[in-house]
Amino acid sequence: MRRVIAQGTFDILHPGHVHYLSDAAAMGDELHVIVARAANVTHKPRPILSDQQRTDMVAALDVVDEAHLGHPDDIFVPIEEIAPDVIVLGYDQHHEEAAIESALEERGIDCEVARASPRDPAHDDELLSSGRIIDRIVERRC
Ligand SMILES: Cc1cc2nc3c(=O)[nH]c(=O)nc-3n(C[C@H](O)[C@H](O)[C@H](O)COP(=O)(O)O)c2cc1C
Ligand SMILES: Nc1ncnc2c1ncn2[C@@H]1O[C@H](COP(=O)(O)OP(=O)(O)OP(=O)(O)O)[C@@H](O)[C@H]1O
Repeated sequence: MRRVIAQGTFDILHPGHVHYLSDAAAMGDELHVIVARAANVTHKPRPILSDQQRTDMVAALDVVDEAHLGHPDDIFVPIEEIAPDVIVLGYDQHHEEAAIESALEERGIDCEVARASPRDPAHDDELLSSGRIIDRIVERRC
């Protein structure tokens, strides 16, 4: 049984998220997703949807076995509980594979780090970014 971890904010789901999670699921047998707490999303605007709602929507996807709301201040706590064989980073996530690998090693966690592929738009008007979906809502409804 090869256990996989994927993670992210997942504010307003779109096909790019489904692509990432399907890619991650294909790297093992059981997919666990850690959903970032709003308080820890500091590199972009605060999510629109609550921690609980984002976790529930990710859990509802077929490719996902379990969705976990992330730890408030130590990202290694859920990783230790899940005990994954591989952590799959999103194609554009700012985290560095080597830095995560050495932090895992320091904690005695034996786990690979891989990166998922990107999804390109399948048609002209396919929006593959939560931020761009929100921008369009503001543009069209405000
Ligand atoms: C291996 C790993 C584990 C993570 N675990 C947590 C966690 O337990 N709690 C949390 O709030 N965020 C966690 N994060 C998410 C980060 O805090 C960050 O907000 C997230 O990478 C946002 O990604 P996005 O911009 O792609 O949505 C984790 C990230 C990584 C790479
Ligand atoms: N088009 C895409 N192709 C593949 N993976 C994607 C795509 N869009 C998002 N992801 C992945 O989904 C995960 C969660 O992404 P995130 O919640 O940051 O969504 P986002 O739409 O990229 O957000 P934002 O528009 O606010 O930057 C990340 O690992 C990211 O790499």
